[in-house]
Amino acid sequence: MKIALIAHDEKKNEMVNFTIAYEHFFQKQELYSTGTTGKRIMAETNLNIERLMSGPLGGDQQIGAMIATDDIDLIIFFRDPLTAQPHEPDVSALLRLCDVYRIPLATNSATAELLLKSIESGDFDWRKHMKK
Ligand SMILES: O=C(CO)COP(=O)(O)O
Repeated sequence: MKIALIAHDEKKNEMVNFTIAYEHFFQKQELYSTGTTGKRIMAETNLNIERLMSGPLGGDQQIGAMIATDDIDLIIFFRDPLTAQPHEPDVSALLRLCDVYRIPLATNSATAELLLKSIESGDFDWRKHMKK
């Protein structure tokens, strides 16, 4: 599965801890991230991630483009709802594209955990069938 991992600054520690906790799962996936999120995760796990630009410099838009070309299956995006982001339009555009293309999106660790457990039990195979 092609999975994008993104976290705003205040949520980066939580993302790192989440990827450590589920490293066994993420090792089996094809991972993408925005620049700084990926750098942090790779520094603290053994995961291999293809890093795009940093979010405020176009990384969110790059991941949005991957959604449009059917190159992302799932997004885990730990958003910070308490801090204004200079690139809020990019964030909104990314979330919008998830709905346009019906891409599963977790914006917090509780939802992300449920999605991962669901994938592990085979509930997400419908995406593979849709692509056939
Ligand atoms: O800003 C982000 C998402 O909107 C994340 O970008 P970084 O991973 O580069 O910090």
